[in-house]
Amino acid sequence: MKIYVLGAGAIGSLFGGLLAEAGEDVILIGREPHVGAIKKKGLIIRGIVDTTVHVEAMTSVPRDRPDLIILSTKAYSTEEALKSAGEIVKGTWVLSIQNGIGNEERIIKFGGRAIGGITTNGVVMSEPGIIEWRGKGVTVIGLYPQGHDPFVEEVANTLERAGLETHVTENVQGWIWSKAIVNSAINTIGTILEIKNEIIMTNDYLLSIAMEVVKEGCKIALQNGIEFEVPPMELLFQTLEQTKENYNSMLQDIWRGKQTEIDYINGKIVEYAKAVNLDAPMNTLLWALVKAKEELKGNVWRKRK
Ligand SMILES: NC(=O)C1=CN([C@@H]2O[C@H](COP(=O)(O)OP(=O)(O)OC[C@H]3O[C@@H](n4cnc5c(N)ncnc54)[C@H](OP(=O)(O)O)[C@@H]3O)[C@@H](O)[C@H]2O)C=CC1
Ligand SMILES: CC(C)(CO)C(=O)C(=O)O
Repeated sequence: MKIYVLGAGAIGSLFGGLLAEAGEDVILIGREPHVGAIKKKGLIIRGIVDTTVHVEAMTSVPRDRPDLIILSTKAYSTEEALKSAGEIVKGTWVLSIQNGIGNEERIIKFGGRAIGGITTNGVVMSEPGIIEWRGKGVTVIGLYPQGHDPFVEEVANTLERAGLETHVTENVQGWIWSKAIVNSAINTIGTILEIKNEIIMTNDYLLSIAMEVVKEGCKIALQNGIEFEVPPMELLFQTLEQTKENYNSMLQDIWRGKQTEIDYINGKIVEYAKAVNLDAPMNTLLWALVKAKEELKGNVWRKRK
């Protein structure tokens, strides 16, 4: 299968690298100096596997049409990335493995055939050209927003052959919302307090806040016609248990002085609440606190003793 990975950072390079190693015709599309390092020495994957993959990498999107585009930018870069791909998106299958709500709508807006996805794999880029696959998770994909298509099965089988455990669902929208609701609680609380996920599970005040945030998100989703395959509350406890040692990705973005995906997680939940005349006080507050933290960029005077 001819595959372009659009936004080959941490997670995109893992997917693209493993697919290339399994014999698929892959091009990673990313930024310098990562692309240059891959061209020079290959893509080095460490952790769950230890391998060097010689895979094509470039900084702009080729003009010939692939069978599949895997979209793996941060959610705030989706629009610009799809724009940069231009005409080749039209009529082409595009699989999003991003977090947040709204990526698939934008694929459809640009004329792509959207496959939604969520993945619980954990990857970081330690240096240009080197990624660390720290958590072996699962990926769930499906025709967006619902339904079935034989091509989605083919993509899932291709990912499986590459060593990425993948399941197909007929309700991918439900999965995307479940994950976003869980992230709306864990990522914000973890970011505001700068704590590991474990503390949210073991501190009664924080756990009860997290549960209220999840309840608020569920109510908004249900009013918007979203049906869950896995109830977000169940996913909250499962995720906290499985990612105890993690500092969540939003907090890591703040520590690196980068933009976060808050507008596409809590921000979208607030937007969907407004659409059905509901209030979202907890999501609104958490959204604003993270926005403030983003703006301050850690530049806060701490009181000295
Ligand atoms: N890392 C992980 O373990 C997981 C990540 N996710 C989700 O996957 C998505 C990607 O995360 P992650 O891989 O960590 O993020 P990264 O920032 O590591 O990767 C995204 C890459 O895409 C690049 N990019 C953005 N726009 C373009 C463009 N137009 N053309 C080429 N490259 C572009 C970015 O460059 P620049 O920085 O210059 O914008 C960056 O290098 C997020 O939504 C995240 O929440 C989901 C599950 C696990
Ligand atoms: C599951 C969790 C909360 C793991 O930390 C995550 O998805 C993230 O950090 O963005």
